[in-house]
Amino acid sequence: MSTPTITHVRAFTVRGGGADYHDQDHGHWIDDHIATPMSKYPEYRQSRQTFGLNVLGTLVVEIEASSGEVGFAVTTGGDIGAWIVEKHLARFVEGQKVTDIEKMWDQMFNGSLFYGRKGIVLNAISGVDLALWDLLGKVRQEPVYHLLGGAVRDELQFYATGARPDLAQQMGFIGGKLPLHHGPAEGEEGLRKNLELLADMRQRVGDDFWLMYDCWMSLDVNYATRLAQKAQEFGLKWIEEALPPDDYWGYAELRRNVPKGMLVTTGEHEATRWGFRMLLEMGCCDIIQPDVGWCGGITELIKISALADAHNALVVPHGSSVYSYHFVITRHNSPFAEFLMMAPQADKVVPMFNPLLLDEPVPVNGRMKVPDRPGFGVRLNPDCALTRPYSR
Ligand SMILES: C[C@H](O)[C@H](O)[C@@H](O)[C@@H](O)C(=O)O
Ligand SMILES: [Mg+2]
Repeated sequence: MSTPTITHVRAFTVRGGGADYHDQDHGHWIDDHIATPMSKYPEYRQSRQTFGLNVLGTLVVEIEASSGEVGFAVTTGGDIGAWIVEKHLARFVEGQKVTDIEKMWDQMFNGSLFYGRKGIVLNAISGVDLALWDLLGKVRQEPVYHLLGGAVRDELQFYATGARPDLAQQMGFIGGKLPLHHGPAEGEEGLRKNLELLADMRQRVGDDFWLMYDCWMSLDVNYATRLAQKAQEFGLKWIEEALPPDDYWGYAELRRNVPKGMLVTTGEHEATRWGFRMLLEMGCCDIIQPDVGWCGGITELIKISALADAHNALVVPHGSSVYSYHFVITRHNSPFAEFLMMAPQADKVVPMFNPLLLDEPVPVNGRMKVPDRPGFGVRLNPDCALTRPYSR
């Protein structure tokens, strides 16, 4: 039987949640005075949407095979991502065999190297790559995790990211990651508030439940060091993305500074095996957290994960719904996964990319068996209006 070839690549955009999960209505915990590199400007301190965190929107990539199957994937990227896919990357995919994912990835990456390397171009490449894996799974009638070598454990276990670790504990999650609300620009009072929140949550959850802080690139080495040292009293398990992604030197210093036993994590805004090689070889962190929709897709995450394994580092992908679930279940050095609590008050479990994906699995009691449906096992919600801004 001949191998199907790719006949069409199509790129769409959609607004309102979905893969651009920061694109939420007013009043959501994920946009409530969270510290960022923009917090030094008071006008941008209350809401990340004010400086455009949700400016991109969701990119939907659809890839159709000569045999009729259609693979798709969603990531953060919007119109810019759609342009890159339709005007540039599609030429490396249309006409190729559905199996030749490695070659297509290499051509997409090297063909865009003169303006890509990281950022939105890697988001677009990731979107195409994930759609290719979804398509291959549908052609082969296998879930993606089978194509990656199969499960190494029966089910996934999750920590929850959100404003209510106390509620996450009651829902069966293994830990709760809080967003940091105050950065250096808010001085000692802000630091005190950060510690007061952690102390309150520790008092609510008891001594054994993991508590972490996600600092979303907002700090400097001194502030992060002081926060970590003071947070040890409240059993902070890890301090996440304390510094801007390119400050490899700062992360290496922070990792030397934090109390013994406290973990340093980062990587959600890093991309490709080369970016993660820098983090690993410079001793920047204990856990890398690539987002599979931003780092280069599954094809690149396989390489990143092997590199991390050789460095005895854990790989806990940044929350990216089914795209990380199908990977994490297949890797020994990915013992747990992230679940972003997308309910506005973080008080109930709703699908991470809500409302965009039908059949999107969610943890029950903090655990999940990855569904055996072909590809990534999800469908686009027909009620979500797609726009194809650069149709060919
Ligand atoms: C909660 C954090 O501020 C981000 O919004 C979150 O998307 C990311 O950093 C994470 O690790 O989930
Ligand atoms: Mg994070």
